[in-house]
Amino acid sequence: MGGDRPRGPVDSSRVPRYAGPATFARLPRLDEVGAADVAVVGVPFDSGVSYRPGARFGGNAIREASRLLRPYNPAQDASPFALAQVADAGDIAVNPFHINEAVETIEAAADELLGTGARLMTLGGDHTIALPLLRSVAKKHGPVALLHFDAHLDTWDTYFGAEYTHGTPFRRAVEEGILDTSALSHVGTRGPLYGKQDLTDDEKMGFGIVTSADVYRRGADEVADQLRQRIGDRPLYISIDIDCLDPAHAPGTGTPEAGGMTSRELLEILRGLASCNLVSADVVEVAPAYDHAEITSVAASHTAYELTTIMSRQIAAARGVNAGA
Ligand SMILES: N=C(N)NCCCC(=O)O
Ligand SMILES: [Zn+2]
Ligand SMILES: [Zn+2]
Repeated sequence: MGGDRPRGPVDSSRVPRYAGPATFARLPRLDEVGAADVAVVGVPFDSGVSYRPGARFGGNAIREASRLLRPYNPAQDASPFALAQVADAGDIAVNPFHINEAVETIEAAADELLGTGARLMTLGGDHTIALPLLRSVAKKHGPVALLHFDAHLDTWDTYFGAEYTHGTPFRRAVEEGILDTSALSHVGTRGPLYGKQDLTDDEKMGFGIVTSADVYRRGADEVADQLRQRIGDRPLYISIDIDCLDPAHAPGTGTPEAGGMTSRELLEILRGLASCNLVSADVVEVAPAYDHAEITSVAASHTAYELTTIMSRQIAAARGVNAGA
């Protein structure tokens, strides 16, 4: 930052990529570089789940799986870690026994990082964490456009009377007025619901739905074009529940649903959104205990790589640096 060249990842041709502690993409820690344009941060929290637990371990599993990422991203013709300082900010220490306190802690930690001027790339945790992250982003940017990749709507009201769960963050966010309701989309939606009313309620909140079957039928490029038009130049938050992918592409998750997108479709849609004003993003619901051969965490690490590339290119473009560096 500040005129200096960004410090990039450890050189895997000199230090074996499987050696040493895992940071995202082998990038420096935030405390090693002082400040970052994109802060990658883990949120080890899964006390909001309705089925299988384990997403508290997602962030570190994604970091481990990200050891194989290389510094040049040909799909976006960019070297994301040379264009901007991306650094691993470690984990937010959240209370696993008290959801309301955890939500407050996440919001405060996000406020602090966003306050330094960084954009956030959050790894791990269950979907509950999207609410405090959106609260924090909206304090900075006003109500944001939301692109939500998920098998589920996550606009349900309560579970067991609880307001903050992984099935309810986006209803809370709409109620709180922190989303721009003219640009809300779910992508990858599928699977059984509690009733038709789930869809009616969701539509009333302003969401449009691109089901996983729509992605299959229409193709990633057309879907990305349509989403880009809906989003325009609004500040955009992308929330990716890894269960948007088919269980074949992401078995390591808590509430798997058959008939999902491929990892290729997800990555291609994201690349098609490279011109959007992406202010922060999360990748949630990676539960490594159900994973095999790192299938899920590799998919999640590549997903976070595309998202950080989008952010880095935009930061560089705003500084007048050619993105194809
Ligand atoms: N956000 C995720 N992954 N799942 C929500 C599922 C809510 C339910 O059990 O009905
Ligand atoms: Zn889900
Ligand atoms: Zn979800």
